[in-house]
Amino acid sequence: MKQKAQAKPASADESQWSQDEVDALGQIRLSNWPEAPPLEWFQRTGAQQARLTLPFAAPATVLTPLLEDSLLRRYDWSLRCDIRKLPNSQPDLPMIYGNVVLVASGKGGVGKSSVTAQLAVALARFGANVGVLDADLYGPSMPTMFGQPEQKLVFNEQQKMIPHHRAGVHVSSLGYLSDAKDAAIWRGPMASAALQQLMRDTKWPSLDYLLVDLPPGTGDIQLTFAQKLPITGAVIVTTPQTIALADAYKGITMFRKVGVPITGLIENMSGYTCPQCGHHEDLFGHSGGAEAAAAENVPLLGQWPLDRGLRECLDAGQVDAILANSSVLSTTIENSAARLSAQLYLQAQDRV
Ligand SMILES: Nc1ncnc2c1ncn2[C@@H]1O[C@H](COP(=O)(O)OP(=O)(O)OP(=O)(O)O)[C@@H](O)[C@H]1O
Repeated sequence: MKQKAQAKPASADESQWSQDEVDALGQIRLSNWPEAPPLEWFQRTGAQQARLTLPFAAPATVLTPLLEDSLLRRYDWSLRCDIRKLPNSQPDLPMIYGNVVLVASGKGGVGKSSVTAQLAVALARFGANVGVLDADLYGPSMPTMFGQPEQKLVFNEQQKMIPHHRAGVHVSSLGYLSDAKDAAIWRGPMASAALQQLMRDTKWPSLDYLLVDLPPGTGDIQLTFAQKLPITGAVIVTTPQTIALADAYKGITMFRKVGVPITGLIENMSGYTCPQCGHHEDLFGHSGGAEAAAAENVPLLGQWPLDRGLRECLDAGQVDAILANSSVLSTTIENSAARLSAQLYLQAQDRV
């Protein structure tokens, strides 16, 4: 991206940067952005005020390099996220879902639903409008994680389902429909049709991001979903374990075949540190996901440890409890969400 210099002498009007400030802004590097940010992302909004406007969701900590710069820290900086709707795999369909991100795993039980829920809450905490479509028809777990397992969806007059709103996230799930128990016996085309219908027949509010928790595997259901719906990117979740990695590779290959960009990979259950004695154990191996990401040239969005608190909160329906308190795990999750949104935007630049 080109830097459009908008410099004036130091005493010029309050909407302009001085040449020294332009030079300083050119040296700034934002977390999760690989190059010098375009100058138009920085605005002066008053004598002492300045703003960073990003086209993707980000936490306030993204301002840190500006607050630490010897020249630029004289401004009172604020952050605005003006989240762009990015090109997707179905340019002919209306852009009604925001940026749709498939969360997939080749193997079951690696924490795909947990990761989806935590990323969604983190993006919502950054100020984005976020939806989750729980398409995991063999084990829809969002109703439990979001704490509303018994609450059914309400239909509006147009027979559209109104998603539940919890922890800042709009959630639709087969688990909220009364016949959800039947879902486990759906196969092939019937399952694909049901999932597409769930996505289309939910009355989503205006969304910036819609995260889709896919069923595990790389079969017809996942393929049809990727081909028929407007997808912006995909996240692969795996453990570092060899058998999970083999399936993660299959997922990467599948999405590449149908032209869905892989936005990143999350290595989950990446080691356990005993909170009592501090002993660390790599229960499922060490850094297998990170190595797979490097081998496939896929961005590594994070390595999340096994954490008893995370499991307990999700089982208890307290999906936002981990992110509500500052901890190593909450920072790890926030970093992954910030990397995901920045990476989605960066990838889309290659397609415009
Ligand atoms: N990092 C973690 N630390 C501790 N527990 C975790 C972690 N990630 C997931 N879990 C737990 O592991 C179990 C499986 O997680 P989850 O349901 O998210 O996996 P999944 O890949 O979506 O499974 P499925 O194949 O059924 O779709 C859950 O009980 C969840 O709370």
